[in-house]
Amino acid sequence: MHALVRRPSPRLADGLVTHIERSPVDIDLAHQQWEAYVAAMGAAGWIIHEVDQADDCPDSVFVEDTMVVFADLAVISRPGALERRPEIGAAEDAVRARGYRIAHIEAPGTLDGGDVLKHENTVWVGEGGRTNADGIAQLRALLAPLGAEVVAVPVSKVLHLKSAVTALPDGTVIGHEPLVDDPSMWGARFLPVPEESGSHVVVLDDDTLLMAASAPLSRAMFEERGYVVMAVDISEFEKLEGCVTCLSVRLRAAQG
Ligand SMILES: NC(=O)NCCC[C@H](N)C(=O)O
Repeated sequence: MHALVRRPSPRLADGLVTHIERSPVDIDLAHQQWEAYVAAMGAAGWIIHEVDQADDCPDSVFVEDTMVVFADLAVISRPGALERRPEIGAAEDAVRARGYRIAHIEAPGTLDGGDVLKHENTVWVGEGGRTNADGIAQLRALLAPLGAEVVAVPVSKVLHLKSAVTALPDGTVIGHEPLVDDPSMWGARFLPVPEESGSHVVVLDDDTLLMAASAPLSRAMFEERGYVVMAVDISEFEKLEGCVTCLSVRLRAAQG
């Protein structure tokens, strides 16, 4: 189990905010929180690889947005925000070095990795502020030969699809209903959670979840279902609309 992460830029505080009010970021605290996040993944058995730091890219710590990994293929994204396009080069180098085949989303397509939720062979992709229909069509064509079914999902209330919903290891899709455009598209597998950040889990293994400390009620729900939950404080990244998923790319086949 290998994962990519990217150390925060010194300009982190200048990161983009779209759906929330800007509030001041404590850069020292952000570094501490990032170290704790990486340590938590390491403690769960993940081998961590750092993408080269990008000092001039405030949002580069949100490395999930730079690619979509499925089976042996890494699809390098074309970020919907122009400011984030310079992030992808070093991320591509890092995933290529791990032995992945590489493909790219090309203009006029846009796609952010944070809009892509995978569970087994289903790949839901949020169409909204960052990812467009052309980007989704390109991803569908790239992943179809690998057996993936790409399903487009509307996203209008939050930044990315995975700001609204993620999936538990058993395929239950979790989301905070006021922020999910259409919970009915997941039918009975949709489970409402009481907190916005309770919608965001990183699946560390079949039994273990990593989530934000800011969602204790949702955490209790997952523990009730038998999951072991590791919680980390990511307050400084939440101020920039980041969540636990966006701070890493897990390199393994078709999960999460
Ligand atoms: N996958 C994610 O949830 N990424 C968070 C990106 C936050 C960053 N401030 C942005 O607006 O692009």
